[in-house]
Amino acid sequence: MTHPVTAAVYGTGSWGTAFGMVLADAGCRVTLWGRRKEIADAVNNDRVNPDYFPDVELPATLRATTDPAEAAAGADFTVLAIPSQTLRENLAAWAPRLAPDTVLVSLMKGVELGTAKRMSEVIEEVAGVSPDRVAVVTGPNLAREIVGRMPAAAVVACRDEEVGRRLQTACHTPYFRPYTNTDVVGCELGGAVKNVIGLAVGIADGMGLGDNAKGSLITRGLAETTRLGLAMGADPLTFAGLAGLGDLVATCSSPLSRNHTFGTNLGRGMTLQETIAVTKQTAEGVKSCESVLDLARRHGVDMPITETVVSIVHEGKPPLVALKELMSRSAKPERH
Ligand SMILES: NC(=O)c1ccc[n+]([C@@H]2O[C@H](COP(=O)([O-])OP(=O)(O)OC[C@H]3O[C@@H](n4cnc5c(N)ncnc54)[C@H](O)[C@@H]3O)[C@@H](O)[C@H]2O)c1
Ligand SMILES: O=P(O)(O)OC[C@H](O)CO
Repeated sequence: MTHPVTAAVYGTGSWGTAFGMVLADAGCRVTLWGRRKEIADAVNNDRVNPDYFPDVELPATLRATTDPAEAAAGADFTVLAIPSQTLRENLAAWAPRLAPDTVLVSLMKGVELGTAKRMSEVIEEVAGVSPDRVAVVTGPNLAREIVGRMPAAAVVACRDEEVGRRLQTACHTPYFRPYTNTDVVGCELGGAVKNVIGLAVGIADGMGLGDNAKGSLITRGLAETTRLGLAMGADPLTFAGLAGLGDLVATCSSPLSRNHTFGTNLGRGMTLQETIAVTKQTAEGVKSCESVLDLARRHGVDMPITETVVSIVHEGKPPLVALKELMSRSAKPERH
């Protein structure tokens, strides 16, 4: 690959901006695409994203545009950082202009409603590319900490090891340490399901259930994630890594997590509508809890915590009633 490496990042929200900064700090030439001209202008003229990180000076090698074709031109990596449920429609519009041979990179942690497809599957289908040209970046990566250049590790998952290594190099900085992994299914499931477990832990925190409840939900949440992963052909060890346990711990312990905060507000007694109204950014688990449950049912896998989250978030079940039901299920061995 000739240098400098060029990247197009679609999405000027929290993670698109933060990961664009990582790529720029790693030496890439980066163009962000966003819908709003005032944000693109502020990035280009003032080196700031006023809506998401008004206090962060962005690198000069990070530019922005509202023209998807301009962003796409010559990109070695085409990075997608928009809400999961909007991917199919957006990518269909962008696909004809993507640079030939570009590697498509998903930063998204969700599962598509209706189809129960992972984001890399949607990308392969809509862009018509081989799985070898699709990668995923995931792990414990709260955007607010990353733009502060606070240290974090991540996983770059790609079926093609060489492509994974190229992306790993393209986003490796003194504060961002990516590891490669070829288990794309496991890495994507880890990212999507941790948002659902993050909601559950947030609800428990909001109800004041204590740290034993948190430890129990994290551990049993990881158990149900792993069960689903095994049924889908993932490597169970992936869930003990950054994409599984690492992200779960960061999300379930941080007030910076939108999913955790969303759950906390519900647990404190806010209604769903009130909680949505105070949530300014994407909390993927709110929609993906339904598609994860759909995926589990398609694979015949029991996911009681996910089921409980769906019942509270989408069926209006009071958290205390849901808690009693979760705790009084029939007793069983820890591993089965
Ligand atoms: N923020 C984080 O810390 C973080 C870290 C890792 C992964 N992620 C994942 O990255 C993805 C994006 O999340 P985010 O945090 O950047 O969300 P965000 O809400 O901060 O930003 C989303 C961006 O997408 C744009 N957008 C919204 N609807 C759109 C549509 N219909 N069409 C085109 N653009 C649209 C918004 O304007 C915004 O620029 C999610 O899947 C999330 O789980 C986020
Ligand atoms: O703010 P959340 O809950 O979307 O979590 C952000 C990242 O996924 C943490 O790794």
